[in-house]
Amino acid sequence: MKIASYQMDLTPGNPIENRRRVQEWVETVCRDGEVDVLVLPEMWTTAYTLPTLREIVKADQGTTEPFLQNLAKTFNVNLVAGSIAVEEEGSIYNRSIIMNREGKIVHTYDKMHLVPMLDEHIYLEGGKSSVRVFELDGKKMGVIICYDLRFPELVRTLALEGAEVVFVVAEWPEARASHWEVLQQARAIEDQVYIVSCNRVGAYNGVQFAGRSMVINPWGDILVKASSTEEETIRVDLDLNEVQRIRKEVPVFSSRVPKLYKLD
Ligand SMILES: O=C(O)CCC(=O)C(=O)O
Repeated sequence: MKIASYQMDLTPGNPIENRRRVQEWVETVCRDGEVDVLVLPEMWTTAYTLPTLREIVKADQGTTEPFLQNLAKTFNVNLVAGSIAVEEEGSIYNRSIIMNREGKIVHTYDKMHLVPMLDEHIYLEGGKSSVRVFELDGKKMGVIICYDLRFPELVRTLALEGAEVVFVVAEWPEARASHWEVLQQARAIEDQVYIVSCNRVGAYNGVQFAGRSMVINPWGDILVKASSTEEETIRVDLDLNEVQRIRKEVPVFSSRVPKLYKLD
């Protein structure tokens, strides 16, 4: 499965400009070689312009989905289209959109964990549904958004549902870059899945973002890591047979004793 992930900088509060840049990137990446899945970062149309997000979303609502549909169909490519802010019944959600080659939305996920460090609860509503797997080209996968990475239950849920690849779309800050790296490796090792992440670079509102988008194999090895500051495209060809091979070698899933786990 050939994947390209776009570690991009964002123009805050300017969906038109960010879409233009994504369009340009998709044209380049698809021209430069075969690709099955394209990945974008968190909140890539607006960036984290939280205080003015409602107005921006109001003016822009409904434009990104047809834009993505056109890309998916024109380039015959699946999209893990990062996440975008959407308004529903007066609330703003941070929503990940997954689209197949036919331009059909096969999955959406609203970020369930709001970030206290960013006062997200003032501006956003947390998603109400659990994570679920989706299929692209017949392969099971999952997606989580940024802060979700800190909650091991999500990737475990996805792995138990059969996900072999989990995408992490993010705007993770440089200040906690060490957590970003270690937690991704931990999720890959404990759930024996590929982790493919897409973080932004650049700075906004005094926050420097960490970049370091990665691909980690189900053994926990970092196969590719982008730089901490530059826009970059990560390209990999994943061998999904590795997932079952590693699960046989270290059979974590058959060793589980869930009835002894004291979870809520
Ligand atoms: O968990 C963190 O340290 C960063 C989370 C974050 O910035 C986000 O979810 O947007």
